[in-house]
Amino acid sequence: MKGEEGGMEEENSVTINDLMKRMAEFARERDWDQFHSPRNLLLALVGEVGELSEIFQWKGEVPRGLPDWNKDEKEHLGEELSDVLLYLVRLSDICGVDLGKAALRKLELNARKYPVQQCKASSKKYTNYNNAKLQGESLNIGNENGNEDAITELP
Ligand SMILES: Nc1ccn([C@H]2C[C@H](O)[C@@H](COP(=O)(O)OP(=O)(O)OP(=O)(O)O)O2)c(=O)n1
Repeated sequence: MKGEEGGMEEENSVTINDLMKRMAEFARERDWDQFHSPRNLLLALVGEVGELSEIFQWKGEVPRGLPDWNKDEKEHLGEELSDVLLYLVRLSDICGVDLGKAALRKLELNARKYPVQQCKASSKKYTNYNNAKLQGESLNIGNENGNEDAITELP
């Protein structure tokens, strides 16, 4: 079924866990676990982000849904998006991070950092809001290490 934003919403859709298992199997079968270290996977991920960027390079802004792209171009895009996703999933797994859980938690943090009434129709960063500093402090967002680890209220 086509989603409102042009995305796909299918029953029995692929889960992050499915992809994680498939990548683990792919590596194990090839005796590639030895190469799938955090640093190697991160570099591979960045490389694939570069390949993805290349697809859009010099094209200028393109309309949502890419109506002018042909089948081959869209297929190529799907491949590069998949490479990024697969390396991201694998990197998370190898680092012992539950990516699905982490992403849900981050969505919750984002929602609290960007209250609808303050940011509706504005793309400004949260630091531009009047009480942004207070919000950051109460959430412990951006601690001295520049990360958000200190947030304790969320699972
Ligand atoms: N050591 C590796 C090498 C590849 N892959 C998997 C994950 C990616 O989905 C894909 C990447 O393969 P390539 O390095 O051949 O890159 P591309 O598919 O982008 O090919 P090309 O660089 O020719 O565009 O294969 C992997 O898991 N571990």
